[in-house]
Amino acid sequence: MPSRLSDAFRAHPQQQLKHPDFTSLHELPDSYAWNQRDDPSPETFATESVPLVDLNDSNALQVIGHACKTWGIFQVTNHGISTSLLDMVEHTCRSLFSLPVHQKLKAARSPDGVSGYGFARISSFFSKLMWSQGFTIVGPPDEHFCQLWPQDFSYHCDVIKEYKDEMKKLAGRLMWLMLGSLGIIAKEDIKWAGPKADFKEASAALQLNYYPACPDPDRAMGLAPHTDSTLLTILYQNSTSGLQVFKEGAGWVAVPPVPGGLVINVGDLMHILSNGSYQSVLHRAMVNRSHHRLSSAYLYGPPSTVEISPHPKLVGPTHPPLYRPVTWNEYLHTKAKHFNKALSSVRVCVPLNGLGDVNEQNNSVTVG
Ligand SMILES: C=C1C[C@]23C[C@H]1CC[C@H]2[C@@]12CCC[C@@](C)(C(=O)O1)[C@H]2[C@@H]3C(=O)O
Ligand SMILES: O=C(O)CCC(=O)C(=O)O
Ligand SMILES: [Fe+2]
Repeated sequence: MPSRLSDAFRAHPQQQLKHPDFTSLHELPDSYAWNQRDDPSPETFATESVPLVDLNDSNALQVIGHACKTWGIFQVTNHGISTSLLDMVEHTCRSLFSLPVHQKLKAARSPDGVSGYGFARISSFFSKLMWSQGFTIVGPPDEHFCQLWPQDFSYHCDVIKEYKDEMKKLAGRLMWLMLGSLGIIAKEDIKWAGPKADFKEASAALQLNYYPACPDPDRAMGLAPHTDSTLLTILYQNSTSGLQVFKEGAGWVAVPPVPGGLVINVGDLMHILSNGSYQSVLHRAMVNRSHHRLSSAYLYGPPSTVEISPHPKLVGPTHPPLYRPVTWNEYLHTKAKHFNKALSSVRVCVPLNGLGDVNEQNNSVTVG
């Protein structure tokens, strides 16, 4: 069993797709045309909106707990990440994705690797291509960045390193808020949080996403519906909207950018840890006719070999554990193989009523 996050995909190499130059496409090629006719626009139908939490508020813990149970997503303000750092990350993203394709391909992700430029891992589960480009960073970005920017790579490396450090601190804080709401409050409750309870050994990946302006946005898909395999994800989206989440009873709901705000997703591992109490949220990114969109997702999980299982405090005679223990690496393997069936494949018993996995309802097509 591999021991580092960067080894997670050795056994499941990604199929190689041709990298388009989006700037030269003035019509949507058929390979990018998704069938969304059954899919009403969220602006027209949604009556609910994703909860917004001020982290300085005294009731933040309760609001977060409720949001995780009912939505699996919330936005936060007063999170302590400075606007200037977010601007710098946005600038690095913009600078990266505006490089010519041949330059970006110098930092291409290898088929069995995790870091670098390329299509989202989930691309192979869909018969149509996504209108986006991605850059995944696991570990130090230096090796790839010096290929991209031979001159000023150290500036961009510093920005990403600082961002990852800040995100790690915020993720640790959010972990205790999310767990606290479930009654998991003592540092002994989560041994892998370490002696200082600061989740020092946690692993993470940074996913930079770029969604170019699209000539036919209603038929295109920026990033197909998926849940993140993480404990939690911290998403920064620039001022262009595009993120949507699926909520039972409400359908697809837009998550509008909040100035200076960050979006927090519950991931599959948190769903497991909470014994099904918190929902991992099904989400997707749509594209826009006139605006480019940028986002950066900090995908946060346990040290890659730590087993995550339903927390003992949430398990009892009337609440049997719903999932078997699984490491993040093992789960990433499972996800690379089974995609939206990954959660049910680690489930130990299927209750007769309730707790269906919302992420099994998306319209993915398995190819190959
Ligand atoms: C640590 C992670 C988490 C990954 C895989 C690996 C690196 C890149 C992440 C994403 C980012 C884009 C959506 C997703 C679904 C994808 O295709 O790649 C994510 C996936 C997951 O959450 O499963
Ligand atoms: O761009 C977005 O809004 C979503 C990105 C995302 O879901 C991801 O990177 O996992
Ligand atoms: Fe995601």
